[in-house]
Amino acid sequence: MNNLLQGVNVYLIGMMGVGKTTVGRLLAQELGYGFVDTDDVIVKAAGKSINEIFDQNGEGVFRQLESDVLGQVCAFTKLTIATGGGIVQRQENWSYLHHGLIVWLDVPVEILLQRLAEDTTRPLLKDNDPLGKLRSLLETRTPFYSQADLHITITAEETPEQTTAKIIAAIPSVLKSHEWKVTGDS
Ligand SMILES: Nc1ncnc2c1ncn2[C@@H]1O[C@H](COP(=O)(O)OP(=O)(O)OP(=O)(O)O)[C@@H](O)[C@H]1O
Ligand SMILES: O=C(O)C1=C[C@@H](O)[C@@H](O)[C@H](O)C1
Ligand SMILES: [Mg+2]
Repeated sequence: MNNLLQGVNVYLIGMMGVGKTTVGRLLAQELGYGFVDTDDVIVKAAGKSINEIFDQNGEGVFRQLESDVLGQVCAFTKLTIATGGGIVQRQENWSYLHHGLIVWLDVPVEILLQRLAEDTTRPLLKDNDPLGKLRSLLETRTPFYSQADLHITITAEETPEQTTAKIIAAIPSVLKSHEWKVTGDS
């Protein structure tokens, strides 16, 4: 698989809680790739949590940091990159994402809510109606997520390991048709 990808980066996109960070780590191991999480890089660079950035600086500042980080990581190869859920909403980010293979992880919002029920680290979920908020974010973002090269739907019972295996099995189907033409043969 690593040979097939020839170092092309893999970007995981999708809603908060779909498992981009969890699956991204596993996928990187399987591919023999490095792993980068744009949220983690932002937190380390800013020296504060995502909640603190949203509260003290505003979402706009977070989104600019996100674009800056993405612009920097896309200069590297052999990376699996877990992105933030809202990265797809800025047009300029797509010019970076399209350097690599883009995988949309898609989980029903009811499952996302269960997974994140006890989690207070997602500022956009601090809402009186978190399920409604997830639905509305998904509606806004679906046209963007749909631009991914691969759409991986994940069921409630599926483990991160199974999702990782599904992605690896699906990658060859997109490589030959993609502009990197990494396979070289017919
Ligand atoms: N397949 C799975 N089954 C059950 N729980 C999962 C699965 N994948 C991830 N989780 C759990 O769901 C939560 C969110 O996962 P994770 O942080 O990987 O999502 P994310 O897509 O990176 O979210 P964000 O966009 O907010 O960074 C974590 O507690 C994780 O352990
Ligand atoms: O869906 C979103 O907009 C977000 C998802 C997380 O990954 C973080 O990037 C942040 O909490 C915002
Ligand atoms: Mg994450």
